[in-house]
Amino acid sequence: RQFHLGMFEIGRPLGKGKFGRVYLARERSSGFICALKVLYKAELQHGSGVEKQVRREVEIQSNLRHPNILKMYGHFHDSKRIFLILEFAGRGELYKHLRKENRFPEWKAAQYIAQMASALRYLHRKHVIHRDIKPENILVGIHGELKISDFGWSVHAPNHRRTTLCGTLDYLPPEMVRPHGSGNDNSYDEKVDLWSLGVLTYEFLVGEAPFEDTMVMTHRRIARADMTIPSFVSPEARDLIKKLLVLDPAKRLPLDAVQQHPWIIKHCVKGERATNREKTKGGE
Ligand SMILES: COc1cccc(-c2nc(Nc3cc(C)[nH]n3)cc3ccccc23)c1
Repeated sequence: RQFHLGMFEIGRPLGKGKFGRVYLARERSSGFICALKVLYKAELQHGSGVEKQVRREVEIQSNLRHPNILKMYGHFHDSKRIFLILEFAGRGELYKHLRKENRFPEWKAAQYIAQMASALRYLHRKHVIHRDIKPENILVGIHGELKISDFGWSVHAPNHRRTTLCGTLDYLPPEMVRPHGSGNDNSYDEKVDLWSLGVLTYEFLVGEAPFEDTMVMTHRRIARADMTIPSFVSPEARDLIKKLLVLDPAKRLPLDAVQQHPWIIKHCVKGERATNREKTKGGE
């Protein structure tokens, strides 16, 4: 389907991402509400990693369909700008909610992690690694559901990274922070997202990332999986974090086991106790 700017009424700016601005928009003929992400070509240095990242973001995200992955309906460009037509998530950025609440109660964190595990299972079945799972890249839908956004760093597995990383190291697994050729071919696969899921679980429950420190120390602590889990974290949640933050990618808890983990079941199997309650109440 061909899109162009005239098809849209541009609403209020929602905010600025790393490379562009995001506006609320309405498609004129249908009245459909979406979010329009505008990237200036001038800002995407030619031949740099960024241009390739945008191309990959469009190619990957356009073909994904999952309730916890932000949909990309299409894209178009004019002489100066690239426009991405994205699903509108009504409650905005997850990290703002996390900062405001400081940390999430265990039932909310468990439901969020269950949704992320479901989205990652979908991505991994399509051999897509996200590589950048962190609160800043997750939006919240109008019904409180999570939506993974920003596929700028996602790639097809397995992968050998060439573009240098910038921004926070907090979420990167050991196999991605280890220097080149240190006894490994620094290639990696989907299991990097399992590590990031562990970091996300920790950050939801504690309010800060497990290896947060100076750049040098973060590097070292990640490489040693050196973290402490505060005593207020429940034993079940602690168990899941420790089974995801494992140095050896092959030993990380796979996503189907994450979804069956006691901590997830305890908080997510909808209304199991409620239905029991119904039954006992009815049965009294
Ligand atoms: C830096 O702040 C930014 C940046 C980009 C978007 C928002 C934002 N986004 C959305 N929803 C979105 C965004 C996209 C691509 N789809 N749905 C909703 C919001 C609500 C309140 C404040 C802010 C919001 C903020």
